[in-house]
Amino acid sequence: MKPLNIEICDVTLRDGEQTPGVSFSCKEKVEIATLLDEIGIEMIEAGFPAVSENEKHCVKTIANLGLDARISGFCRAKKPDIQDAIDCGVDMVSIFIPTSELHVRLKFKKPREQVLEESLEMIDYARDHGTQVRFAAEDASRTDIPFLKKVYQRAAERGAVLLSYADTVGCLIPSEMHAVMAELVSSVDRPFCAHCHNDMGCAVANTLTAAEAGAFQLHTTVNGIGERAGNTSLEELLIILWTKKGIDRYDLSKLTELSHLVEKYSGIFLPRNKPVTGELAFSHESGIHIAAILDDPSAYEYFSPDLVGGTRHFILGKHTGKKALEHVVASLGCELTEKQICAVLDLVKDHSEQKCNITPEVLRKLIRKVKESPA
Ligand SMILES: CC(=O)SCCNC(=O)CCNC(=O)[C@H](O)C(C)(C)COP(=O)(O)OP(=O)(O)OC[C@H]1O[C@@H](n2cnc3c(N)ncnc32)[C@H](O)[C@@H]1OP(=O)(O)O
Ligand SMILES: O=C(O)CCC(=O)C(=O)O
Repeated sequence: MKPLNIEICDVTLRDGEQTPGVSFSCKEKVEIATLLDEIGIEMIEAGFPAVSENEKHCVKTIANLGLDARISGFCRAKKPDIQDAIDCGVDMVSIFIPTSELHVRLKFKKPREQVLEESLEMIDYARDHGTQVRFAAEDASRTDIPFLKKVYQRAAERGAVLLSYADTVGCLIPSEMHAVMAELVSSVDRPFCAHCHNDMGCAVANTLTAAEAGAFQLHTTVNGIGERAGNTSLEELLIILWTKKGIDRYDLSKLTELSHLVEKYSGIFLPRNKPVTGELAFSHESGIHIAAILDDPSAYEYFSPDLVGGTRHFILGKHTGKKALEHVVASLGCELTEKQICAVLDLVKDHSEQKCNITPEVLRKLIRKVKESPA
């Protein structure tokens, strides 16, 4: 398979922050941007400057951090929005327009052609002020292809350096994404961005497929936060790029720290079994699994927790086996006979079946009980 030519644009600080109820402080945005930069993310969408004075201040602060990542500001196709972003000193403005009949009808009381013409003038405006332009088609996935091609062709002619295809309502499945992205990439000579939402749970798969079809810039958010069901999860996409595509230039060891930071600052709690960074991502209870993992973790872990800065946990419960229990008991510094191990194991299973968590304290109590009982 052809190696992928891609870069990541993380939009946690813009689309991620559009998650209902989420608002990052400037300090929080700076911390998140700094970690994204340390991981090696090539572009960071720092915010939507026209939202508020505070937002402008945050975007400007991030643009002035001197990060390696290019910084972009999100804008409607309106001069004041673009001027706000330019005033922040961003490397690039991301100008978006809706392109589907539905969106244009709802938002503008004029024909699509006219909306497009007026928006193209905004590309000139930004470029005249020395700023690069990423031109985004909102609701592209529900836009008829002939009009969409015209939008991208015209934006490319006017000097947009990146063209964004947004699956705004997450309505695509991977085969559809592949077909449309391949067609766009072969008809317009400019790098494409894939911006996917997760309404049907396909955001990561669609983004990967878009890359396989030739998209260059892949949009992500940390923990997949974002409007409604969110966006493409950064940590899930990066692990796929590492394991399947040989892309090893990102520092994945910081992913768990970043994920937990965004969890804390967003207040959007991770599902315990969230891939890559969830509490259970490297937790094992089944006796058969742990018995094998003690010899070689790759038996039940496709990638190591060390790779992503995570930790392996052995959980005791109903499904525990003798080898797992012996290992945990030894790690507590206790020594038990074979008979005592079997007795503790029975108690562990019994307690777990009564929905009691086997914490180290509980385990110590069970061990004491067995040791004190007459042989
Ligand atoms: C798919 C996406 O994620 S798009 C980004 C969505 N993000 C957000 O909306 C979050 C930030 N938004 C905000 O803070 C506010 O909505 C603001 C500051 C942008 C605008 O606020 P207001 O001026 O009060 O406008 P309001 O939100 O009520 O309506 C949106 C206006 O933007 C216009 N608009 C929407 N998209 C675009 C666009 N791409 N280009 C130009 N104008 C647009 C609408 O037509 C409407 O215009 P109108 O006020 O003349 O009717
Ligand atoms: O394509 C983009 O850059 C973003 C547009 C967007 O946020 C969306 O349509 O969901």
